[in-house]
Amino acid sequence: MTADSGDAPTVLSELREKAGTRLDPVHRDFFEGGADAEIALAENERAFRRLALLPRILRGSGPADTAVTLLGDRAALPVFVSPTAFQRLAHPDGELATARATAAAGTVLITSMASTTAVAEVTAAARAVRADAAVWFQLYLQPSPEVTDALVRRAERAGCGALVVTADSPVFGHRARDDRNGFHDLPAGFAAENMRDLPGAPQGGTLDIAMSPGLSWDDLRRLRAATRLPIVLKGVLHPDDARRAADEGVAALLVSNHGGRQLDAAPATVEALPAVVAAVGDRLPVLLDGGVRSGSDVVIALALGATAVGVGRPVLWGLAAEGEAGVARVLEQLRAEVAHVLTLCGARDSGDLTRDQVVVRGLGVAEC
Ligand SMILES: Cc1cc2nc3c(=O)[nH]c(=O)nc-3n(C[C@H](O)[C@H](O)[C@H](O)COP(=O)(O)O)c2cc1C
Ligand SMILES: CCCCCCC(=O)C(=O)O
Repeated sequence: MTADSGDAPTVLSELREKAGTRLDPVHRDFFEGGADAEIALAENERAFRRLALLPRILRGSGPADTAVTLLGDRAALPVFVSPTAFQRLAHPDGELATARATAAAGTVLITSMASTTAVAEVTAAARAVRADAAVWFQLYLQPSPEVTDALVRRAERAGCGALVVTADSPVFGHRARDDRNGFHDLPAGFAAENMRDLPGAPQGGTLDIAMSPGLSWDDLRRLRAATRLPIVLKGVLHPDDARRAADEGVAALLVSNHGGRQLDAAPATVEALPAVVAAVGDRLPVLLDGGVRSGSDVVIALALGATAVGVGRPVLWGLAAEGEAGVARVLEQLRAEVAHVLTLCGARDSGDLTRDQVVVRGLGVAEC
């Protein structure tokens, strides 16, 4: 036994291991991998481990309440599902399994534009479980406004409650594992289903997802004018961009480095969070994803001012290991851990947490 390792197995790490035995190694690399030297990927997790929670005592807080409200949607836990592409490569039920498990857990699903199941099927699967299940649509703004508009109409018709615009991908990140494996396209029998029958797509086929360094705030403004759906901006790390986004009328921000898959020199998201919260936390909800692997990670982010946090890979581990039941296990484990950690911190809910409760390990109790 190594009392000081901090690497004792957890439900999530066991699901990760099981997923590793079930996945095609090429697809496992796609799901697990990051950009370049995978520094940002590793740092997202490590940065949480460098932080500690200072509990408060004797507050009579009673049982924890993990529920939060996200853009008017009630989430039973302050953890949502971040968008991840190509889920049918993880499990035959793919996005449908994730949608059912997320709806059953009572939280928000952000479904990827690059999903292997059409968004209307994803929302239908979620709503079959819970009539008011919240599904938001992740969107890469396309260089062609007609294509973007068609995707937006598709998400609106499917009943999505928000558009999550990913802004950290002016170009696709360099993924060394995928390069080594020659993995650059979906295998035969799978398609990015939301890209079917769009303007310019081949008859009955799909359009490639484009990433464009030409996109600007003008494109975001154009999108806002073209939809009534609230817009969440994903991939915000700089406080000035956070202020600009708030000025542009964005409904929420998602502090994210794309799970370390885009700019490898990007900071760990929990390290970027405090400056973004300081810049705009009094104006709009600030969300975070990247490296969240435990209830303690969630509570640290909440104490630093996040309204809720997203998980990407943990959901893929659950999905690949055990399908819908595995995703359900991941979300239930995180809910239970958040409740437990809140209670241990003397907090009934996230509103009871304060920033001074997060300290840097090894520096005494100086605030981070
Ligand atoms: C396999 C994989 C696919 C992803 N696909 C998308 C995507 O289609 N759109 C997007 O905005 N982000 C995508 N992301 C990034 C996630 O939304 C999220 O930011 C990231 O996974 C969070 O980090 P975590 O995996 O450490 O929880 C993807 C991440 C992974 C691992
Ligand atoms: C050009 C293909 C787009 C797939 C996007 C998936 C994604 O965001 C990822 O990180 O992978």
